[in-house]
Amino acid sequence: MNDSAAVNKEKLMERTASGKVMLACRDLTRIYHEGPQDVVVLDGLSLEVRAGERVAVVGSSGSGKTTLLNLLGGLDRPTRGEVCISGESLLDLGEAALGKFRNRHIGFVYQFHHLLAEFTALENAALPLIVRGLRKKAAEARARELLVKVGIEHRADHKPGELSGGERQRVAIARALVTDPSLVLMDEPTGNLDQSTAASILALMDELARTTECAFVVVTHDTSLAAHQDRVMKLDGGRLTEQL
Ligand SMILES: Nc1ncnc2c1ncn2[C@@H]1O[C@H](COP(=O)(O)OP(=O)(O)OP(=O)(O)O)[C@@H](O)[C@H]1O
Repeated sequence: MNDSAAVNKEKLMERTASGKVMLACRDLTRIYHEGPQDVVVLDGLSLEVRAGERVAVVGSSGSGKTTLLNLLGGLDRPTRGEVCISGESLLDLGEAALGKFRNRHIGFVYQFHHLLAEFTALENAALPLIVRGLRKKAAEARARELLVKVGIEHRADHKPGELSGGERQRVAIARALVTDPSLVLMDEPTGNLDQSTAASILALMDELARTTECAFVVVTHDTSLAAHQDRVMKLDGGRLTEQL
């Protein structure tokens, strides 16, 4: 790392350690080398998200939204650039430390929920707390509260295979929120939900942003979901621009 990159990283770590800025990334670049041609998906992108702020990321199919979420959550590493969350540079962390960091600070809602088929909805929602070392009873009590909030408590004892797409989505949202994360990354969180369930998820996000200062980065094609966030950023040509 050259001197100016090191200074840049120190600054980002300081900014996100203050508690006001939850997430900061600079010069984020991701080039895929897998095919016959290099594909530059993100090209020097920067973003800051404050505590309690909700940011929508929109963009055409293939513009790199999922790639961006994966980098912000430390599920993938950038070709170049920095991602800092809560005073920590994700690129400094090895796999085990990164896993711990994610469990402590970040909630994920993926497009394909990744629920464990052999576990019930309640057990799935409680899993991040079990991983953190909480006893089953305490973890499940907290998970049940979240299932109530997302309106799926009546299916607590059902396994994912016995749930509809929208019901699985809600379990995934409960699982993402169960650890009281400081940052939640969502990929099309309301994609499978009817209007009234989607509205209740939006209300829950509002409540959390207000009461816990949790920050959200929400990737979506849903214009009403995007309009509901504090800021809408469009991903195009590998960079973000604010939509006014
Ligand atoms: N592992 C990979 N190897 C090579 N190219 C990839 C890889 N993953 C993604 N891409 C390419 O990167 C680009 C961005 O993909 P990404 O999934 O981030 O887009 P997206 O905006 O989330 O799309 P969608 O809205 O359709 O989900 C696409 O052109 C895709 O083909």
